[in-house]
Amino acid sequence: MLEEFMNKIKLYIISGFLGSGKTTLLKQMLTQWQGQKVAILMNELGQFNVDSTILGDDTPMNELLNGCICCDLKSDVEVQLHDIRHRHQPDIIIIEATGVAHPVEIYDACLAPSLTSYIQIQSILTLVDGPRFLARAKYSVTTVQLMEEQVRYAHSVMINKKDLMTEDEIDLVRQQIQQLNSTGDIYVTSYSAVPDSVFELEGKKRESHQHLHHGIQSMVYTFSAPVDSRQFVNWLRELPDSLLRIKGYIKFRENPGQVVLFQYSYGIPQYEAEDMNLPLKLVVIGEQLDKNKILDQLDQLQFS
Ligand SMILES: Nc1nc2c(ncn2[C@@H]2O[C@H](COP(=O)(O)OP(=O)(O)OP(=O)(O)O)[C@@H](O)[C@H]2O)c(=O)[nH]1
Repeated sequence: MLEEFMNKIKLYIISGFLGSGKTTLLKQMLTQWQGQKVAILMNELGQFNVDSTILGDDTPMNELLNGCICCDLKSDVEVQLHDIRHRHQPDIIIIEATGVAHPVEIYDACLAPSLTSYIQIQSILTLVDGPRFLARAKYSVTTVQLMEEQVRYAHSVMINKKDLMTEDEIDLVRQQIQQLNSTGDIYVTSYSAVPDSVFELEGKKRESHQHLHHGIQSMVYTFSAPVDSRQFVNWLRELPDSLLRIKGYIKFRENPGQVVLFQYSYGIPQYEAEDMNLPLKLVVIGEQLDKNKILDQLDQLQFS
């Protein structure tokens, strides 16, 4: 059974390297969505969140301080998102990640099986500091890779700090972004000022997601009964590289009373016995997911 999204909280992830204009974009989103109930989850590497003072007290804000949600604070994201949902019942949640966060890891952190019935990830918006991106060769290989992956996995890329670039530089950075991400929407901005229509468009496009095949995507499958473990392993063996992560709860026919926490990352599966009787949901994350094919394959596992 494929879990669809209706009346869920819309989640936007703002990604982008240090100082690229993420908070500046966040402020714009809050202005744009004044009529809606918006809550923020802010992640800072340090102990103090400077941006909370910039944003004021009007919007509910949870904070994840002193670490990065894509690694050491990953499991806290689930707790914080549940907390925001219970305390504020927002229409929209915006996550501002740290500048060093990897977008796939944040996406993954927001897709805990316990959240997928309530929250729908709408979009990863990546801010690029145009001049810094052009000069990225001066950084370490790891930093360059991170900057490029933030672009690669975005649904929309804002090439920011247009005011600090010549027309030729803007063309060059646009070409480089297009090479990294040929399907995402690209905007060239000053002070993260995207046209108002972008936010409406984002929502509409995600809702008609069947027509949208770009960027990182997810699907949730719910099993109604245990599956055959050998068939499951055979299914894993055939998965394409574009499938980035799977996680969730499953039962196998050999031991049908035991719930198993299953995680699959970089092609490596992990199985762990789970004490609680949790719903048997699998979250699948990948690029250009062929959802119908995966749905058929999981149905086959389930019903064969
Ligand atoms: N010249 C120029 N400055 C900008 C632009 N956009 C943002 N800034 C400035 O760049 C600095 C960083 O902007 P932020 O919005 O705080 O960036 P951030 O990505 O949230 O930064 P961190 O949270 O530190 O990673 C601020 O001083 C902004 O005023 C722009 O388009 N042009």
